[in-house]
Amino acid sequence: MGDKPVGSASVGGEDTSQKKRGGFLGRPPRKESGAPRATFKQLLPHLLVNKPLLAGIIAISIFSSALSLAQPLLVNVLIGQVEVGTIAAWVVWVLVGAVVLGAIANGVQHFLLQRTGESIVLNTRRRLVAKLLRLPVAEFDARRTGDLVSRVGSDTTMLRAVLTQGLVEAIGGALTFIGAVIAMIVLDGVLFLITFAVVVVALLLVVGMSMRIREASAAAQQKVGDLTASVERAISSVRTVRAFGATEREERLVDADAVGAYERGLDVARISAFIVPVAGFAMQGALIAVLGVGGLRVAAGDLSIANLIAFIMFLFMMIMPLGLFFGALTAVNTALGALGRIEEIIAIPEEGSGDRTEAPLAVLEGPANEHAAPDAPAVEFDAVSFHYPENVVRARAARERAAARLETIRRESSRGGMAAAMTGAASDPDARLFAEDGAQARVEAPLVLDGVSFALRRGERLALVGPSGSGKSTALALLERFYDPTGGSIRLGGVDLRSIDRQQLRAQLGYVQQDAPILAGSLRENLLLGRPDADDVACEQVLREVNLGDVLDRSDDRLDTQVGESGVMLSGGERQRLAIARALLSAPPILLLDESTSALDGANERLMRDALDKVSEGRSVIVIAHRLSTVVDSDEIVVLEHGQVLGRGKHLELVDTVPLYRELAQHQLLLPR
Ligand SMILES: Nc1ncnc2c1ncn2[C@@H]1O[C@H](COP(=O)(O)OP(=O)(O)OP(=O)(O)O)[C@@H](O)[C@H]1O
Repeated sequence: MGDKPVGSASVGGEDTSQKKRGGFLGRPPRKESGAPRATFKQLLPHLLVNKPLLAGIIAISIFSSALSLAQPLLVNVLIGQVEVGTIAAWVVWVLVGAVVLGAIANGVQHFLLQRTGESIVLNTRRRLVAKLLRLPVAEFDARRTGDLVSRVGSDTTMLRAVLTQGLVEAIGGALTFIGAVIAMIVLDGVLFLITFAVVVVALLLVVGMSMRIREASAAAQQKVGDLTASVERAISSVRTVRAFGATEREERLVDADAVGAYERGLDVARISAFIVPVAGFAMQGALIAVLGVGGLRVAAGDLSIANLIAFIMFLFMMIMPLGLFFGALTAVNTALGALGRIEEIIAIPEEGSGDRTEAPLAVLEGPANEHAAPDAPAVEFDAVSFHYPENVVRARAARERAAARLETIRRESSRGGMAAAMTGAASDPDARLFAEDGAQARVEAPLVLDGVSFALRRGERLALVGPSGSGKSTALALLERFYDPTGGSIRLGGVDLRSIDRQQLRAQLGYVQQDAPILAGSLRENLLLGRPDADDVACEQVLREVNLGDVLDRSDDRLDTQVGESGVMLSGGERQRLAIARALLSAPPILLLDESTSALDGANERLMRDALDKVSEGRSVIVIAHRLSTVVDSDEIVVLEHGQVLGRGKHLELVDTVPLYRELAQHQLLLPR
């Protein structure tokens, strides 16, 4: 069936028509409360994902409505025949046939609706995941992972409810409603007017209330996002949480979010609790009116009993679709709240879609464009300045405030004031672990790199050193084009990064992040992430290159040796060398290595140095070094502080000329004090 992603055309790049239409198809309008909303027009393409099937379902629905409408007429005929004492068998058989066929049609329709609903969820999930995985890195820095996960997992399921909880049945029901109204007018116009007045009053009340459901359910979904984010955070740092004895505190923080989701869910329940009795009241009120007035009219001889019974059956048929309509209204409003959160992500331009390339894209073949500019350095930073975008800085600041708050809670609770501390955490907005939507205050985005210049010549090794926060990792992030410089330029093989296709650029770079993630699974699975088609010989060779031959020989499983969740079965040094091996397997001409900050023991440190020497052969390498011992013999060392270059040169030159470097060297026992 039609599993084609809805609107997939816009997934591949920025859809300018969306921008022009702004509030409607562009970034959905955002309420003050922070919960985004979608419009029905945005919902429609999701529902129409498989038009032929939907048309079939509607046809079945209309068919079963016609069957229902026929039933009172047949009953009317039957009563007429009973009154004169001659019952024709065909009337009974047709009536039974209509009831049985109606039941079968209902079953088929139910299954098809569920199936269509599931495929809507599938399509939306595909579209959302395709978008999520292509968002700029800045979006991940500014958002909570758990909240993004909940948009894929939970918000998408809300779209299914629109179909399965009444929209299509309401369309079929509309036919029943109109047919019943006409039949009732024909049977007794006076009785109809009385009944209709009761129903219209109830209808107006319900429509008014259901508008509020949209807002309430968007807020509820937002809370579910908060909850998922908290759970994700607690689970991903479970070791730290255990080590600090913080399980109960984390549990309470998650619980505060769970209670928030519960309370918003109750808001929705309160509104629907009003709608349900109103619908019941419409039914009962109309029935009482019909019985009272109808009884009088039968007594007066203005209405036959057969017609009164048929009228009452039609009354039920008129009101039943209203129930479906109310259900559909609630489901649509709930879905619009969820869709707003989905469309908020879909509307974000993908990484690279905002690029303006003045020069034609450079073709990089072989090691960093060696044919195009053989004399150009492999990498060149030219007066590069950079500050993080404001929303990223704000998110980071919120995270830091939350961390500080958690620390306070930890301290207070260890002094016995846990209850008081936790109450404060739940009610203080700062305790939101990552207030992406709430905190809109302006923040300063300081310069993280300020006029940084250096060059890595081909085949050489350059080290970036400097105190924590001096901007070393940021420099590598710019080289990977996770962000672009706000001033100056970076060149690869003489070509400005902004005129290189991102995929091509990244294929030239092997990037080993600080504390690079190791996946649960085998050595082989981890290595193949770098190059899926690598054979066992290549895998083993690259492991030996980074001095992991021991790990390989340790067990008969060899490449199938399991490394445990996040590589816990390996030492810190082994984990980092495995990450380097993974990067090397794709044979990148340039290796970027953000050395782990965690201390390595002497043996591991020596293995790391050897590995670095081996992998540097025939490669251009930039190493961020936290331990000078690993980089003293680099071709060039660049010393950074507060985003500025304090000095560049070889180890001994820097010891003489840069006091900060001398201090670092003394501190790390490379020099006598
Ligand atoms: N994603 C981010 N969002 C906002 N600010 C950031 C982000 N990443 C880093 N910073 C800030 O930029 C500055 C430089 O950080 P960076 O991580 O580049 O330093 P570093 O020298 O690599 O530090 P370390 O040695 O501790 O890894 C710091 O002030 C840091 O707070």
